Amino acid sequence: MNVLEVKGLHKKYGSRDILHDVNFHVGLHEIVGFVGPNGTGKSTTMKCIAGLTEFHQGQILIHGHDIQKDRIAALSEQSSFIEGPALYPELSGKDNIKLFASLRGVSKERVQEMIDMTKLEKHINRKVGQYSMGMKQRVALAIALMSKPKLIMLDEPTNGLDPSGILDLLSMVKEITQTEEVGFLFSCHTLSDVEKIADRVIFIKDGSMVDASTYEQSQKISYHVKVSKKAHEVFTQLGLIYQYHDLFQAYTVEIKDITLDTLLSALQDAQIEILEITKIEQSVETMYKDIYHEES
Ligand SMILES: Nc1ncnc2c1ncn2[C@@H]1O[C@H](COP(=O)(O)OP(=O)(O)OP(=O)(O)O)[C@@H](O)[C@H]1O
Repeated sequence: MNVLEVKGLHKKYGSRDILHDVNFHVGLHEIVGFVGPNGTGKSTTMKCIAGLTEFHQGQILIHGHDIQKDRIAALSEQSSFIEGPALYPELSGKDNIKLFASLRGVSKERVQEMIDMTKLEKHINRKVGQYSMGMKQRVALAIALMSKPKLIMLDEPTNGLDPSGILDLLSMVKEITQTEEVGFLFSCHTLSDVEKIADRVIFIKDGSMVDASTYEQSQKISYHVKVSKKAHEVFTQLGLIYQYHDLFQAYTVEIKDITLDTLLSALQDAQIEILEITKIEQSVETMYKDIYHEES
């Protein structure tokens, strides 16, 4: 079962349409990166899912519970930190965690398990006000996880972290996704961070989802093709953009208007044997630039 399903979500602030027809899902043990420029509606979508703001149309199911029909059951299956972790700076890391644990009826054993999992033991008795941003994020993660939610949402979790803090947090999220019964939705502006951990990336543009699969199909796809002899003529006749790499005796070919089958049979007709063919995956950054027509 998916831990989150968002179907046809519409949201207005006043008379202004902010989200129109937002659709996506997050699976169990899956990390979904939520990407889009400032103001496209990522935080608003997350706030709708976290029950922090109303929406006007659509359906949100958290681990199968409808947030409108079965609000308490749905919201108790999720945990989120949107716009930074809200912690008590005068309390120690441990007291912050214990405070939330007592409010949620979480056992001492689970509290200790969370401290171990987020590698906080060494600093746990220091005041949170003296923590680095990375340590605050880890406390927030421990709090988010303690009641065993099926869905965790992180809004810009790497903001304000130094490179090693980012790597620590990302590897922790990756590990947690494998060991706990949970799925993550996280928004992030740093595309290289998204690429490091996301199993899947979803794009939002002007309050609507970009259908990445349709988008990919409509775009050029590049293949790495190793052939038995030079095939410049075949590629030129088909009007393809190609590059020959002497070192590998192979081509990079972009295909847009013709199908791969057309290319393969043209090579066959020219009695050129295909020794190897692999699709070159588009990076998140390339897709981002193509979708938003701007620098990432
Ligand atoms: N409380 C509010 N009242 C009115 N408009 C709002 C409110 N919150 C957000 N908006 C507007 O909704 C749009 C989407 O904002 P949102 O914060 O969801 O974008 P975002 O993609 O998360 O951007 P960022 O990456 O900057 O956080 C923006 O135009 C914003 O100005």
